[in-house]
Amino acid sequence: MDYREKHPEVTVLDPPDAIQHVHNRQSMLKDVADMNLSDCYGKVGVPRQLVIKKDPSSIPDAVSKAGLMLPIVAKPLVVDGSAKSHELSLAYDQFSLAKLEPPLVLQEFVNHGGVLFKVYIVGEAIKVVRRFSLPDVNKCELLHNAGVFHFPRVSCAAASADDADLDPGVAELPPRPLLERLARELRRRLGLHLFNIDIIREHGTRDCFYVIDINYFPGYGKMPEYEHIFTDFLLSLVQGKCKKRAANKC
Ligand SMILES: Nc1ncnc2c1ncn2[C@@H]1O[C@H](COP(=O)(O)OP(=O)(O)OP(=O)(O)O)[C@@H](O)[C@H]1O
Ligand SMILES: [Mg+2]
Repeated sequence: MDYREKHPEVTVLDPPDAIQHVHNRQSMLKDVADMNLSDCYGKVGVPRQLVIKKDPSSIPDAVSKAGLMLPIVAKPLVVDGSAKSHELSLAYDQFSLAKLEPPLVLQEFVNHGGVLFKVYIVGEAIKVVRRFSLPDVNKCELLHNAGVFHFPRVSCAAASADDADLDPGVAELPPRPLLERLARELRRRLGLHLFNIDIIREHGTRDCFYVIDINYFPGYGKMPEYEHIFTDFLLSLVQGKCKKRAANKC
């Protein structure tokens, strides 16, 4: 804030406090939940979730009180760029939940056919790619498995699924108008221009989507045509600034 006031000539693309907001997995999805996006193209929500700040022994009770269904994904509450903050756990039974290490966000695992959509946003531009993701957990597996399984950063190992031979119902990209509306609303609510959204389609549905993650300034190298998109974005900022200056002189 101080810097901005002292240097009005500098363009601040995305303010630090808005970036901080998406470093916490509780606040990052709040805007998606508040938005309650539902139209003729589909519905976008967030998985049911619970925040546990401390005391792992309280988790089994807290989960059953909140009515969260197993299996449950546990994610570190704060994303700080470290490998540890991207380590996930999948808990198959209620009692193993007491082995987790808070502070955490616990989320219902949503079956999505093992495919996830990464939506890259650069200002008004949107690009979507398919990535392989965690496979579905069926009822039989849930009955016969117990314990907590730990995963290192899943997205680093995940391959592109853009050219894979997939079930069309799983592979079909989310409808463009729905993504445009989601991106526009999120840009406004988060006050950010450069981020991506991880979105999954509930398996067996056509139009029921969940946002599971929002990342600030993701690895844009994996975004198709990012060179042109970035250049256009930066040019549009300069042009916007010139227009403003010209208007102020009048
Ligand atoms: N609620 C959920 N239901 C089903 N799968 C999930 C859920 N949450 C996470 N996953 C799976 O775990 C992966 C990693 O989750 P998430 O993106 O929240 O973690 P992350 O550490 O922030 O990842 P990234 O490396 O993308 O920053 C997802 O790509 C997806 O495969
Ligand atoms: Mg992710």
